[in-house]
Amino acid sequence: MAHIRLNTHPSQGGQPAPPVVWGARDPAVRGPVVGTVGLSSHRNVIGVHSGSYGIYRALAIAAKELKADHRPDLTNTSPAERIGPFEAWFAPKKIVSLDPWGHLVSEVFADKLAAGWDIRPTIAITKAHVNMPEIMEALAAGRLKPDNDILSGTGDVKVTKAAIEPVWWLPGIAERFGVKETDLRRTLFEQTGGMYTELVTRPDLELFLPPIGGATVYFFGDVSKLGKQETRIACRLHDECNGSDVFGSDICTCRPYLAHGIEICIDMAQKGGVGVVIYNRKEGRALGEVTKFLVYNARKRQPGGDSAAQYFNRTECVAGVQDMRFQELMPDIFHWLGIGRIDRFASMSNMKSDALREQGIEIVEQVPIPEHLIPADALVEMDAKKAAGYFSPTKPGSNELARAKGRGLDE
Ligand SMILES: Nc1nc2c(ncn2[C@@H]2O[C@H](COP(=O)(O)OP(=O)(O)OP(=O)(O)O)[C@@H](O)[C@H]2O)c(=O)[nH]1
Ligand SMILES: [Zn+2]
Repeated sequence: MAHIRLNTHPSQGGQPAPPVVWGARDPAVRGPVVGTVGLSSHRNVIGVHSGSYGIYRALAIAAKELKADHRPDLTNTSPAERIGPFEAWFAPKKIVSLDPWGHLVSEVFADKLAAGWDIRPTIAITKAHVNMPEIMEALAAGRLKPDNDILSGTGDVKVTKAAIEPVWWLPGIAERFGVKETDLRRTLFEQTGGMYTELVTRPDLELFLPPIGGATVYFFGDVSKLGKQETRIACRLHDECNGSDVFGSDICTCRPYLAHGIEICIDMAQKGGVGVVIYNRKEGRALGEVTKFLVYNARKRQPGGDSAAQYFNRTECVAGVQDMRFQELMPDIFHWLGIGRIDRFASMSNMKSDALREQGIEIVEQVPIPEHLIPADALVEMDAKKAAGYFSPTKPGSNELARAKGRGLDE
């Protein structure tokens, strides 16, 4: 077997890829993010592409199903819609967790690709039709009307969608959280079991491709209107909840709120604006689904039953914190899209609205989930969230919070 290549020192191996100048206006100066390992020295990041799927790639190579030197053929893969560049791309501290040029690498780094550099897109943009029973219900109830362009009479909705992988600029990430970059690097190194040595040995490498999930953005309406001050924007900012989003579990409001968000996005697009649904892979408030299911059991088995008063407390008992979503990073996607104002925002989360306002993004109207869409077993969650500071016209009293409203485990 060949000797093991370590990336612990810049001078090991051949010519390194030049460092990325984060936020530079000219893409030729900014330079591409090179996170491939085929030419092990010719890199300028810590980690590899594809987020958590980088591990499957390694597995495929170990299992001899994928050649280690496979290069993607990028013919015809360019974005189905153009996004940017927008002014926020050139303010380095505004976008710290994704590469704003990630969808345009074949275009702006064509010369380097032709010269043999192994550069991968970190964003892909395509088009599709989607169809959801909730949109059919909105049509049947007359809340939405077909326009034979965005929404058909059979409930087909035309969308553009973008898949985004995380690219972290460590100096900016540290500053966003108010921690020292050296402390951030050391903690990332230690808490991943020493997975990325360069975090501590290569302070010259400022970019990290973390092994985490990214985001998908669904656009409704004319994407070319983004970045214009006059364009009205509707938005649902959603964090993954597989149990509800896909399987219709009734313990939370996730899918109903997502569907309501899509409804207001279609409505906005039909009125000449743009609807934007952002779906972040942050299952179980980024605590993961195992933790979430442990918490469900703890909630439903506690003496006195499943009540709002104990809702966040039970999560904290298991996970140590109530939430790890770090909404501080989420506004980056809005900067990437040139959105400075959200006219209709389908979310009651004060953590989301605070993080957006902190980044200078105005929220004109916050749209709560309509009462009739709240599933029975999710009343616990709704009361707990309202009591914790979520946006709501009414706050539940202490009697309401103490009352067990959720089902027991065997009901
Ligand atoms: N750990 C844990 N996660 C949960 C629980 N219920 C929902 N989630 C997760 O929380 C996230 C959704 O957050 P919610 O609290 O429903 O709402 P929000 O996103 O904060 O606010 P809204 O925008 O108003 O919906 C998703 O990632 C869900 O998987 C729970 O009981 N425990
Ligand atoms: Zn949920």
